[in-house]
Amino acid sequence: MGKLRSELGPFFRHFVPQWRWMALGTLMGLITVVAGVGLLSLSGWFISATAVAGLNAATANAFNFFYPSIGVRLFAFSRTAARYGERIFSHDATFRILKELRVWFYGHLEPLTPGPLARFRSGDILNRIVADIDALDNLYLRTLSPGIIALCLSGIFFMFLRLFDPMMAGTTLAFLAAAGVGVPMLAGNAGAKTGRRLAAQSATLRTRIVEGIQGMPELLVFGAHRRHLEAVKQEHRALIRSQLRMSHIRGISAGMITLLSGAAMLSVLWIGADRVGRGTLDGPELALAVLGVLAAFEAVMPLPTAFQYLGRTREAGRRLLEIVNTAPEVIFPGHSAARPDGADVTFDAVSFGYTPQGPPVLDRVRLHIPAGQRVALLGETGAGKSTLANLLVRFHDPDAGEIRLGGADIRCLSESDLRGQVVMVSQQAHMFNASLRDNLLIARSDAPEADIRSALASARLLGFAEGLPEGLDTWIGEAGKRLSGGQARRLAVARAILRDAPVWVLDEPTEGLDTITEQALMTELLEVSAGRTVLMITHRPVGLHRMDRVLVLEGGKIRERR
Ligand SMILES: Nc1ncnc2c1ncn2[C@@H]1O[C@H](COP(=O)(O)OP(=O)(O)OP(=O)(O)O)[C@@H](O)[C@H]1O
Repeated sequence: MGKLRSELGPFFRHFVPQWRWMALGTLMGLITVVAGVGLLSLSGWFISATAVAGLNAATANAFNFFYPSIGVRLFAFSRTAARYGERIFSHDATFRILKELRVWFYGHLEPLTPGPLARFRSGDILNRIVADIDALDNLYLRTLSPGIIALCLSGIFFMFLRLFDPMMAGTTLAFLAAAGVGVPMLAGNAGAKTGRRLAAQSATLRTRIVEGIQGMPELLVFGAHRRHLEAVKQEHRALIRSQLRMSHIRGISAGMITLLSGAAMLSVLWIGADRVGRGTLDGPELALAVLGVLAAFEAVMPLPTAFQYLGRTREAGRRLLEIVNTAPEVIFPGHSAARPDGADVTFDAVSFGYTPQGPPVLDRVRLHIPAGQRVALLGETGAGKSTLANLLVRFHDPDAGEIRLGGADIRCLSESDLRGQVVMVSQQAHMFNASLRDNLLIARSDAPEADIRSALASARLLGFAEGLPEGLDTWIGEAGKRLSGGQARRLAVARAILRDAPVWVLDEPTEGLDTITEQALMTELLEVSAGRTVLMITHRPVGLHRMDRVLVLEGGKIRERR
C-alpha cells in the first residue's frame, strides 16, 4: 500500500482542481446504474403484476397501469441522459487531468536538458509524455469513479432489498462484495506483473520504432534494416504475448462476474420463492428483486479490468516519476540576484568533468574576454571547446571555479536574463519542422520583417530563401532535412544575429561551408558582431587574423596561440 502511495500519490495532487467535474461524472455514473436497476426491477414487477392482475377481472380493472409505466419511462430516460452526462463529465475531467499532468511533466523535463536527459532516448521520453501519461486515466476513469459507484450502488441496493427481505439483501451484498472486491483483487494480482511488463514492452517497441525511423538512411546504407525489422518483430511478439495474457485474465474475470451474478440471482430466487410460499413476499416483488440483482452487477463489471491494469498504471507512474524526481544539474534563480555590468566574460579557475572518475575536461581554466573583444578558440577534437561554451550558457555548472558575466556570477542570473545576454550557435543547432521564418522567429518572436531579412542577408541566406517556392514561408522539413548542412548552419547563424545579444558563442559556425561562402560568412559575421563579445570555436584558419585573440584549449587548459 505504501509503495502504491509513493508510486501514484504524486499524481493525485493534479486531480484536486478537477474535483467538481470528477464528482459530477461519478454522480452521473451512479444515477445511470441506479436507473438501470430501477428500470429492470420496475419493468419485471410491472409485467408480472400486470399478468397477475389480469387473471381476475376485478383486479384487472383496479390495477393502476399509469404510474408504473411513467416510472419505467422515467428510469429509461434518466438512464440515457445520465450515461451521456457521465461520459461527458468524467472524460472531460480525465482530459483536464491528463493535460495538467502533461504540462507538469514537461515542466520537469526542461531543466533536465541537456545534462540528465541525455541518459534517456528520445523515443522513450516521447513514450513517457504520451503513453505513460495516458495510462494514468485508469486511476479516476476506470478505478476511482467505478469503485465509488459500485460501493454506493451496493449500499443503496442493499437498503432497498432489505425493505422486502433482509436475507435476500444480505445474500446479494455478499455476492456483490465477491464480484466487486474479490474478483478485482484476483485480477489485480494476476495482471500486476504482466501489466508492468506491458508498459515496459510498449515503451521499448515505440523507442525502437522511433529510432529506426530517425536512423533509416544509416540502416539502409549499411544493410542493417532487416536486422532492425527483426528486432521490432521480436519485441512486437513479446508485447502480443503480454496482451494475450491480459485478455485471458480479462475474459476469466468477466466470466467470474457473470457466474457470480447468475449465482446471486439464483440464490435470491431460491430465498424469494421460499418467502412467496410463506406469503411474506408476492410474485411480482420476487421478479423485481431478481431482475434488480441482475442489473446491480452492472456496477461491479468494470472493476476487475481496472485493477488488472493497475500494474501497468503503476509502471507508467514509476517511469514518469523517474524523470520528475531526477534532480536538475542546473537550477536558475527565479530573479537575478546581480546585474551584469558590461559584457565581459571571465572564467575563473573553472574545472569541469562529465564523470567524477575520469580526468576533468577543463582544469582550472582562466580566461578573460573584455567586452567587445572577439576571441577564437582552437583545439583538437575532443579537447573540450564545446564543453566550455556549454558552461557559459549554463547547460552544465562548473565543478569548481566561477564564470562571470559583466562581473556577476552567471549562477546569480535568472534564466531569461542569462539568455538575454548570451546567445549560442551550437554545433547541432536544431531546425524545427516549420517554415524558415518560424525557425528564425524562435530567436525573437516579435522580430519585424526587415530584421528577419537583414539577419538572413548577413548569414548569406537571403538569396536562397527568396528563391524558395514559398519564400520565407517554405517548410524546411523534419530537423531541417530540406536544407543542406551548410544552409542549416547559416540559418542557425541568422537566428543568433536576430537575437541581438551582447555576447555570442559560436561553435564552428562555418563548418560544412565551401571556402567562398565560408569567407563571405566570416566577413559578415565579423561585421555584424562588431561591438559584441564573441567566443568563436573553430577548426578552420579562415578569418583568424581578424580576431582580436586566438586561444588554444589543450589538456584542459587555455593558452594564447603563439
Ligand atoms: N554529454 C557528455 N557526456 C559525457 N562526456 C562528454 C559529453 N559531451 C562531451 N563529452 C566528452 O568531453 C570531451 C570534450 O568534448 P567536447 O565536445 O567539449 O570537445 P570539442 O573540443 O568541442 O570537440 P570537437 O572539436 O570534436 O567538437 C570529449 O572527450 C567528449 O567525449
